[in-house]
Amino acid sequence: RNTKLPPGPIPLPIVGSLLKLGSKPNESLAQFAQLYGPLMTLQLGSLTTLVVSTATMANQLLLKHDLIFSGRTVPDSVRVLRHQESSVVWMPPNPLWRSLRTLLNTQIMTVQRLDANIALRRAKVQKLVSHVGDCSVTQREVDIGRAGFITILNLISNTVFSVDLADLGSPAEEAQEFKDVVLGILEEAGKPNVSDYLPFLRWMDLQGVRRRSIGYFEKLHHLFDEMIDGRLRDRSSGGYSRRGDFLDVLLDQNEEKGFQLKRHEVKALLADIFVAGSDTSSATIEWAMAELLRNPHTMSMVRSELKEAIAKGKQVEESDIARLPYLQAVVKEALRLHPPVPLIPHRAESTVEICGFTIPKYTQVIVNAWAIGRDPNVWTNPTCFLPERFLHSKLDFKGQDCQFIPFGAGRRICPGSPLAFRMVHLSLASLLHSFAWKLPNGMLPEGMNMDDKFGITLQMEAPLLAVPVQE
Ligand code: HEM
Repeated sequence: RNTKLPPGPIPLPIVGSLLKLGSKPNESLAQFAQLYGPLMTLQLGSLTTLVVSTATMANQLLLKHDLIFSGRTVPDSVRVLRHQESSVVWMPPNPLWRSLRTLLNTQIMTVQRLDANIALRRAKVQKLVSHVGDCSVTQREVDIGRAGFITILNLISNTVFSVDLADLGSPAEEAQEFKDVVLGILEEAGKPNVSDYLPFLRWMDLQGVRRRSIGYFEKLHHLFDEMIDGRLRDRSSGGYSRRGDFLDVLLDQNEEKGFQLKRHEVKALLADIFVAGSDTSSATIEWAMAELLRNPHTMSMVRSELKEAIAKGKQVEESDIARLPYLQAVVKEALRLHPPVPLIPHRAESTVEICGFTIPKYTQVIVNAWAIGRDPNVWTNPTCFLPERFLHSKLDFKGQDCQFIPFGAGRRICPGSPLAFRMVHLSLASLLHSFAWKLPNGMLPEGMNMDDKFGITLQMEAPLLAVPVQE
């Protein structure tokens, strides 16, 4: 052990402290931090790992030493079909990564671009409302996570390709398959994988993670090839009317502006958008609904705000969100307590001195956003769901203050937050404005299972079922 590293548990031979992580590493790491401090070292197999557990330390790493800690340790599950070489999520901070980030920030996630397909997203949320309306007629339970995930996939696929790729009602086979492929990639990436901690065993792919992951990525690439080829054919035929979606922007960049993205780079970017954007956004909707069902007073507050701001029977619009401060506070509070990415992965790109410790180049870094959101030194009643705490606070999603970092902070901060903001608020507001909600089978709020299940995203352990009531 390098004595200049921050303190941490004494590692066992070979596996280090891997076995101590248990099934909820966010929680066990938070407990270790009580013993070893806000900056600690864990040996996970052969990976030396620095764990950051407070806002002050996160400020040091993600803001003050942003450039140094802007790398990622790449899991084996995404070392497939050269994905890691051109994925904006997993690439080191190299020139291609910088160009892709600039493209995302200046051409894709802009107000103007997102406004261009408001109507398509509106139609998808209307589909969700009518599906829930059908359930309300027969008092059928809605699986909020599933309905949210499918809706978000369609919101993203319409923003990117102007088509639906999933189906809420009776499943068209292709639509079903797309959903399963995205879920499959997330599941493989979320599994603890021996290949990541003991790289000398990587070639054996003992758990079959890489093999399955290749299958999922191949399907995704096949679908993206079809989309790109179809669009190129349309664009070269006379009378093409621009859709103005992300795919048009990406192809324009290459054709007109000389931004030479190769096809595998375009496909990696599309995969990133679907994989990074779907489960994160739908988990936020599900957790927010769960917290509202568990806190009936908060539910009535948010519904009253909606009733006052939007006439009965009128659909919620993206432009209404600015007039719904309580709804926005509900979403922030759900993200504080249940950050969809509980452990944010980074990597030191060079050796650096921090707080008297020496952190060697290529140390894996984990920022425990879950622990930071529940730090009792920063938040009063940290485990209570109290949206009011955000009502008169300047804290937002921009990562300027590491006290609240559901989207990360620094140069690797989530570039998709403008789209996530619209999708999450619009879907949640529509579910709440159109229906009252009750728990199934006379269940009481206190009886709800609010446990989480750790993975690359933090999901509810038991799917949230709720019965919509038309008012
Ligand atoms: C509620 C929804 C979302 C949450 C909570 C979320 C959270 C995050 C977090 C924590 C990171 C890592 C930041 C860091 O390393 O400091 C990230 C990165 C990323 N997110 Fe999101 N995200 C969401 C939605 C989206 C959406 C909708 C998209 C795309 C359409 C997206 C695309 C990305 C990409 C491409 C990265 C990698 C950026 C990089 O490494 O440079 N995310 N997100």
